[in-house]
Amino acid sequence: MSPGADAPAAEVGSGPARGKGRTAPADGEGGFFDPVRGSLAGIILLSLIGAVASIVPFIAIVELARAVLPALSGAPIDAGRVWIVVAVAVGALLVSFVAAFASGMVSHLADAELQLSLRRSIIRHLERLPLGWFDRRASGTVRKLVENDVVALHQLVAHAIQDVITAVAVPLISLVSLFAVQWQLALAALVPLVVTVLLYPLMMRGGEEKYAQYEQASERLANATVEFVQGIAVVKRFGQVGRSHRRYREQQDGYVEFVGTWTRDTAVIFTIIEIVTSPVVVLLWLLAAGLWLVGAGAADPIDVLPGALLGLGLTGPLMKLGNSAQFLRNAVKAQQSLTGFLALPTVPRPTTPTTPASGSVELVDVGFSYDGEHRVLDEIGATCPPGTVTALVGASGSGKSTLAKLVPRFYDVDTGHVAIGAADVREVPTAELYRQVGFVFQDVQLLRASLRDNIRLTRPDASDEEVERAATAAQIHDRILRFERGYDSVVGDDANLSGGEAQRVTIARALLADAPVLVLDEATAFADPDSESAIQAALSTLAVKRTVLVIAHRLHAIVGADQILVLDEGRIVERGTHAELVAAGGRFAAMWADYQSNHARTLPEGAES
Ligand SMILES: Nc1ncnc2c1ncn2[C@@H]1O[C@H](COP(=O)(O)OP(=O)(O)OP(=O)(O)O)[C@@H](O)[C@H]1O
Repeated sequence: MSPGADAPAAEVGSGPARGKGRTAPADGEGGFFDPVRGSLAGIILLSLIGAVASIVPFIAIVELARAVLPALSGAPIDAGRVWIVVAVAVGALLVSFVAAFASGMVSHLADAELQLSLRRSIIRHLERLPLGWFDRRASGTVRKLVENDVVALHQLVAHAIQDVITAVAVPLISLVSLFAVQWQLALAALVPLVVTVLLYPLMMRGGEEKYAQYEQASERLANATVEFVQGIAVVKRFGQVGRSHRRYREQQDGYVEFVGTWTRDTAVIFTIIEIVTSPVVVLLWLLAAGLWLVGAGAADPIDVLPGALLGLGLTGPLMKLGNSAQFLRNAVKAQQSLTGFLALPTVPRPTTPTTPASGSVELVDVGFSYDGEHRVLDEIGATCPPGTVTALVGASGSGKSTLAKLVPRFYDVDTGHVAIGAADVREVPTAELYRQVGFVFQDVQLLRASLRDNIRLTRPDASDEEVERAATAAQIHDRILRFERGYDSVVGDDANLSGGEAQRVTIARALLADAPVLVLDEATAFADPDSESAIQAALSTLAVKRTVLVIAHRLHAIVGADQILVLDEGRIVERGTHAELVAAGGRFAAMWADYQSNHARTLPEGAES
């Protein structure tokens, strides 16, 4: 089950990084199972030893019966033979216990090691993925990989391998032994086995498809539940609880109906299999067959009871195979999605690492698309000299965020290049790039760590004074001191921040990083009015003496920008200072007129020019 390079990368999303980066080995360094290969061999060997040893006592019973029962008709007992048989049986029992214990130990240790190495591979790969990958799907996908997929492989190693070996080896050894003891009885023992083997495919008919449908139905129900719970506050406010609950109930009903139909369809066959493989039925069947054989003079009565006991080993473990099949199926799927994830292209390393010479930003004939087909940016050319402010404006979807994200290399351009201080960003080592470019986007991400560590994230060596200075400049210091534990308050535990406050923490973080280039989204989407003015003040502090590329939503905030780039459908359609663009009477002038009439009352003095 070595992972193949052709596994479906799409399962975890090849997305923006497609074809542009370095492809990691499908499974890290070597196969997933490399670190535990020796342990896996050990598990297989110990499970086989355990399976053989667990049958030996049954064979010993046959031998014992053959040695002791003739005594009933007066024959002498071969005491030596009896003792040997008993010793072998006890020894085998001990071996089977030790083998089960040892294989359990080895499999749990191997399982822990496998989980650790898989999680390490996932984390190592995450570190090397382009930032853009995290823009969308990331949290759900990573959670699924780390939780479900790793757990599926854990089940394979911790349980399924031993179960499959037991389920295959025990019936085989039992059958061979039974043939040696009494071949006609062995044939009779095959009957429940054959019935099961014939009926099982009938029960599993369309199983793959049904299972996929079942998974979809459970996923839809899980999503509907999450949606219902998460959206309850919103739907309540709009008086739509009934409708939302109805949608949730529909998914629930659909799930129950599907599971009901599937269960009904398979119930009869499942019950037959359960009956024909149940120990009591098998034992009765073999005893009846044995007595009939004795009656027909084909079997020795001494062999019937022990033979019937041996026959029990044929069907009992089979049921385990059904559970293990599910583990195997899950493991194969998990292995495919892990392989797909680990095959996602990582950020290519610079061929000739370069350090930017200054804080200028240059966009040269930049073209970019997310899907390789639809151009989101085309022929973008602009120069932002060090220490200047460049504002990006344009309608929603015109490509402002995408353009801004090319500078800190969330994505790599398709054509042209982005340079900082004359160095192509693709040639700037990642750590150096993040020293050069700070960014504050709308999707504020704070760690579940102390506020101090959250701010210090960009410069772990910063002193407490430096952290507090940055927080003061970001207008968040006073708020932090109001928390009982101040800077040691943990985000999400004892520090619950509003959206605007969280944004100011990220501004403090960017201030501390002190990068010469700053990319920021000035939107204050979730800021309350007080927070909004604080954020504006913090951003103004942040922008001083830096090259700033700002996505502007409120046009009065960029009246003083050194240049404004007006984007439309991924192209720069106008450029100039505010005064130049207003005077030109083009698209920006119209946007400005619109903006003024909508915000006439809130505009600061002097912004109406
Ligand atoms: N991660 C992504 N994957 C695929 N398409 C994307 C992604 N991000 C943005 N897009 C698409 O690219 C286009 C440009 O989006 P972008 O977010 O850059 O525009 P914008 O001008 O910043 O919009 P807004 O002002 O609404 O934030 C849009 O059509 C958008 O749907």
